[in-house]
Amino acid sequence: MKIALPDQPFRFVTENSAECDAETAFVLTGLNRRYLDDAKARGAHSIISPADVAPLFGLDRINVIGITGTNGKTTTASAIYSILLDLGHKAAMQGTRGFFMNDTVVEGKSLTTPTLLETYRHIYQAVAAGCEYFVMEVSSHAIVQARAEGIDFALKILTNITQDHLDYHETLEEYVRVKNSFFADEGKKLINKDEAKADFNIKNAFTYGAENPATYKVVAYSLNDGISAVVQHFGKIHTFHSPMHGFFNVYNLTAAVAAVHLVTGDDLEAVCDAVGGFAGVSGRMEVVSESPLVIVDFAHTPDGMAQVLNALKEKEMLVVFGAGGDRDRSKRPLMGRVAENLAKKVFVTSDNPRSEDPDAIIADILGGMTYPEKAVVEPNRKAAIAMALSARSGDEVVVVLGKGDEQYQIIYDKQFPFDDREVIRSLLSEV
Ligand SMILES: CC(=O)N[C@H]1[C@@H](OP(=O)(O)OP(=O)(O)OC[C@H]2O[C@@H](n3ccc(=O)[nH]c3=O)[C@H](O)[C@@H]2O)O[C@H](CO)[C@@H](O)[C@@H]1O[C@H](C)C(=O)N[C@@H](C)C(=O)N[C@H](CCC(=O)O)C(=O)O
Ligand SMILES: Nc1ncnc2c1ncn2[C@@H]1O[C@H](COP(=O)(O)OP(=O)(O)OP(=O)(O)O)[C@@H](O)[C@H]1O
Ligand SMILES: N[C@H](CCC[C@H](N)C(=O)O)C(=O)O
Ligand SMILES: [Mg+2]
Repeated sequence: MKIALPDQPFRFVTENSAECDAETAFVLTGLNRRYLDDAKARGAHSIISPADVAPLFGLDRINVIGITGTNGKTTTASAIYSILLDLGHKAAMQGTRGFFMNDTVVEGKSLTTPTLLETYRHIYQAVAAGCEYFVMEVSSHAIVQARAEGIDFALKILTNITQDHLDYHETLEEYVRVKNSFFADEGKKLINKDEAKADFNIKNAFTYGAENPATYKVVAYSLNDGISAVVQHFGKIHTFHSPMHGFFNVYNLTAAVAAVHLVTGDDLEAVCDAVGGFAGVSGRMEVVSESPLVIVDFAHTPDGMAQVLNALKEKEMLVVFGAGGDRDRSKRPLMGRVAENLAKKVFVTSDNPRSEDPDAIIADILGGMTYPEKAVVEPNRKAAIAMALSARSGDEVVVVLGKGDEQYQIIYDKQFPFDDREVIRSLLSEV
């Protein structure tokens, strides 16, 4: 993508050598270095670095908050964005669900962290719209591929490190190393102190947590009727309330409170008061039907599934889930085991099979179960959801995991309209 920039010796910048010409400068990144000769051969106006172009996009005129971690990035980013807007700040947010500015959707879903120049372009738009803050999710792929190069973060946040994406990073050790490498510099950072795998530069480090001593420490909480949490900060006590559910959201919300407090310097009491206005993210712990109780959640990792199912463990659960194709194979048996251990009945189905055989993905999931014969196997996701809904009785809850607010099912390279929430609503209306 060529981006026009006014008042420069060149007219455009690009990160793709194929787009280079006499009026287009090539921004040399960690990812496109191998195309440098191609850019020169095509007569690129000049070769420039991300640091050279960052000020041209206004990166030095906005506070960028970057969030990484296996789970909770979108939720924490959305909570920060919501609290900032509630407190009267102008803010933008970029992540798995798209690009948002001052409460409007500017662009829909793309990558969790887009390419370097796409992020720069979003920041440029945010600066032009008068935003003081730009909240962005930083995936592990983005860290390896330096998609956030040249950004001087006002704050970096670590939610947690469990297992995902080993198809890309190959070993858990490497994945953990990549996540932690984001926190090796001396910049301001906010770390989940209860994450034992966190390893960070202690300079300018702030922490949050519920179990270990932390700068923002949850000293008491209640999960009855939403979340209430008491946070201790330098000896003072502050309380927030939220309509959200699940202990894991105590972490996401505490991180958001601490982050907003750290970047704005606003009164912590006012920050806590603004938490209640955040209702949560579409497709995460979303109650699709109250009676019967049916919940949709985006859990697509072993830990995500454990967190969600533990949050609902007062109830007997019928759990419908699969695992994405062309993604970490080694998480599949672990997901099978989590479901088997926590659910009353498990329905194993397809998620986004992509180029893989759905039966083979299901076999990987069943491979982690002690009693695979007890699971219901139905590769057709709609049929599996229907089976769970008709098998449900009494107070049991149906929990449909993995796709959250996704609106498509990806089979090979085609996207077929599929929204778990709509499927559930239509099945319930047929009864
Ligand atoms: C595995 C992976 O992450 N691949 C990403 C990677 O692809 P690649 O290395 O094959 O790219 P490439 O075509 O060689 O291009 C690399 C660079 O060289 C440049 N180029 C390319 C060709 C050329 O002739 N000249 C040239 O200069 C390109 O403009 C680009 O800047 O770089 C591309 C450009 O930045 C990404 O679009 C692509 O993401 C693919 C589409 C993808 O599906 N990525 C997923 C797995 C991903 O990134 N997911 C994460 C995590 C999700 C989460 O857990 O939330 C995400 O952030 O979304
Ligand atoms: N703090 C947390 N710890 C563990 N699991 C969590 C946490 N927050 C959310 N989850 C689980 O992970 C799922 C995804 O949450 P969210 O979208 O916020 O994460 P994410 O890190 O942005 O994921 P992705 O990398 O896929 O974009 C939720 O639906 C929930 O099941
Ligand atoms: N950001 C995650 C989302 C996974 C969602 C799940 N439905 C799947 O397709 O595996 C990924 O791309 O790995
Ligand atoms: Mg996300």
